[in-house]
Amino acid sequence: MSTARIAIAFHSGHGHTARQAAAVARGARSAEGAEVHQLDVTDQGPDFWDILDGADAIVFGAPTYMGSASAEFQRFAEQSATAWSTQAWQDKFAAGFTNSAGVSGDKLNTLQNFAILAAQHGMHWISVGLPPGWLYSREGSVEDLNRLGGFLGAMAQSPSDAPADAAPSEADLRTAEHLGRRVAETVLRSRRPAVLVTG
Ligand SMILES: Cc1cc2nc3c(=O)[nH]c(=O)nc-3n(C[C@H](O)[C@H](O)[C@H](O)COP(=O)(O)O)c2cc1C
Repeated sequence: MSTARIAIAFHSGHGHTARQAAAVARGARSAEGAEVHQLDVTDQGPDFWDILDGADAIVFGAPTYMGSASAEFQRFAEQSATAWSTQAWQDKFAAGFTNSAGVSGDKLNTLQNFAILAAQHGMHWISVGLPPGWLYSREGSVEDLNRLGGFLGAMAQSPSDAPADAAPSEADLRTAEHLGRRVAETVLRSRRPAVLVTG
């Protein structure tokens, strides 16, 4: 059976985005054949870069701070210039997630940071693949998958005064799980031999 090696490279200042990262990992693990590594970019063990270089997909995650990916994540992005110099991540899959206090909070900019980082490395970006929920329709509910309506990556919202064990919401965590599973399934599908149909 083929294996999908998924690395989740994330930062979380106060634990909220770490919960989103754990949800991405749960979703990825739910795909048969997935091997998942959660890597805190501020706690780089000896095999940190080897795991990233050996992954089939890297999912980037960070809180949105001042309208952009957190400085700690950005530091990791700059460190990845070493991998860039040998094109070590070329043709891997990539995806991203972010969490912030505002419903918008300029989260889209953070996801764009991630997509550009992936493009600089020559990676293939995987979108959320879900329709927008909640206020997109009068029938919507705050419990909807993709309630924040992101297409580029998984979005989550945590009230600025809520502890990390109370936020992000279950709906946002399920959205993150969906993204993790979609990434693993995309890697596994890419391994299947093409079927040649002849007339
Ligand atoms: C320095 C700083 C800047 C922030 N900037 C934003 C922002 O631009 N937009 C927003 O919606 N929330 C912003 N927030 C709120 C955080 O995104 C929010 O508290 C998030 O849940 C933090 O995630 P973490 O616990 O993983 O660090 C900011 C928080 C901090 C500490």
